Order: sequence, then structure tokens, then C-alpha cells
Amino acid sequence: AALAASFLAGCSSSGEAEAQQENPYGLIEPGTIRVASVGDIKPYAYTDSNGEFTGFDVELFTDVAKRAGIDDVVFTGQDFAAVLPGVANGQFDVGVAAIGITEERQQTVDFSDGYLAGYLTVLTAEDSGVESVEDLPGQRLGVVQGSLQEAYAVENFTEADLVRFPDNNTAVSGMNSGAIDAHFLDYEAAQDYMEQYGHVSAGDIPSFDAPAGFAVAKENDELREALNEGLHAAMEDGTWKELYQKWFPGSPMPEQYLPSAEQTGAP
Ligand SMILES: NC(=O)CC[C@H](NC[C@@]1(O)OC[C@@H](O)[C@@H](O)[C@@H]1O)C(=O)O
Repeated sequence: AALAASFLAGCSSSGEAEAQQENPYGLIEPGTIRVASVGDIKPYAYTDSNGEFTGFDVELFTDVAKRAGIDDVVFTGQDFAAVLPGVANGQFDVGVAAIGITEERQQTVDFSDGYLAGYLTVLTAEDSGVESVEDLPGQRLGVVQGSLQEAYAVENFTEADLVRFPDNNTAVSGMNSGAIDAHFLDYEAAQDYMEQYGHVSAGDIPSFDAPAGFAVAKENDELREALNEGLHAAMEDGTWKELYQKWFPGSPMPEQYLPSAEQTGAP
């Protein structure tokens, strides 16, 4: 009670203190978290046949929000390139879409701690002639606008003809119709298209230095810290591991997100 009293006394007006108490995370709509996501990066974040958002990132975030005391989470699908601007300009409270944490992105938004470190995959059709990334020069390579894959390809696949798409589905449709020769996307999403269309990987590039994080508006430290607390609790009690095994069965599991008792510290 003393702490609360001093906290309330600290605010300039009781109204502000009241507001602060009701909306401790500075949410657009107190009690609801508005999330900018994307609808087609299965199995990270996607809309199922009922139009419901689901996937590893979606279920992990929903669990973390619940631990922070917010049960009402509303997901809205955007083009990937619109997610961070939507969070930065206050249209959404959080961005959740396998968004890699990078210095450049931290110019416009803040991130929770990382929750998923994996690979970027060059996906191609069985007989495309693109056997590995060495074959990319002169080939048409799809990338999602604003993705790490776009930045990586601009930097490293300088002789490929880059074709920018709003999302993976459009890009893979383009590949299936022969408009492009390969598409550069996230490993688990690539696995899904391989199962669906019999496509293959022409190369997997580690992206461990840019683990996915939840994007929040700069300065909203209360929200970011509450998400971090929930995230680490979900890792420590094995929820993260359970969701990883559900959504990425058979994929190598990064150790740093497992309960500390299960971390061997092996390199
Ligand atoms: N929604 C998307 O298409 C996201 C594409 C891309 N994801 C990269 C990443 O965050 O995906 C999950 C993990 O593998 C991370 O290591 C990786 O950087 C990006 O952040 O640009």
C-alpha cells in the first residue's frame, strides 16, 4: 500500500495515476493488445481455414500476453513491410511475424528479447537449375519487401535479379508460374512450401544474429518489460519448448530458449 501510495503521489494528477493504473502498458485500447502480423508465413504466423490467426509466433505471443495479464489479443494481417511502420506510428501495440531483431529495425521500434533463432532458405523448384546459391547469378530471385532476405540478397546475391513481393504466397505463386527462378524466405515457411509443392532448398543461411523478437513502439518500456517477463517465464516452464515441438517437429531446437535445467551449455 505504501508503494502504491508513493506511486500515486508521484503522479502529477490523480486522473493520470488512475489512467496509468488502468492502462499500465500504454495500450491503444486498455485491456486489448492490437497485434500487426502477416497472414501467410506458416507455421510462424498465418490464418487457418477459419480465418483464425495461429502458428508458433501467434501461440507464443498469446501465451506471453496472458502472463502479462492481457487475455484479449487481436491479430491483424498486413504486408510484412507494413508491420513495423504500423507499430512505430501507434496503429498497433506489437508486431509479431518472425521479425528478426536488427540494429536498423531498432531505429524505428524496440524489441522484446529474442525467441527464435533459425535459418533463411533459398527455395526453388526441383528442376529449376538453381542447385545452390552459386547458381543464383543471372537468375530471378524473389524476396519479401522489407525482409532480412531482401537486405541479405542485396548485399550478397549481387548478380541475381531481385524481384520484390508483398508476401510469400505471391512470390511462390510467381515461382510456380515461372516468373521467378527461386524465392528467399524463412526456413520453416520454406519447409511448408516443399511439402505443398515438392520444391527443394538451394541453401540454408543461418540468421542466429537476428533472432525473432516482438516489436513494440519505442519508449514503451512497460509493455516491452512485461512481454520479456512473460517470455522468459514461458521458456523456463517449458511452454516455449512445447510450442517449438508442436510447430517445428524434427527441426533442430536452439538450446538458449529451453528451461535452464535443460541447458547443457554445449557449444
Ligand atoms: N515475416 C517474414 O517474412 C519475416 C522474414 C524474416 N525472418 C527472419 C527470422 O526472424 O526468422 C525467424 C528466425 O529464423 C530468425 O533467426 C530470422 O532472423 C525477417 O525478419 O525479415
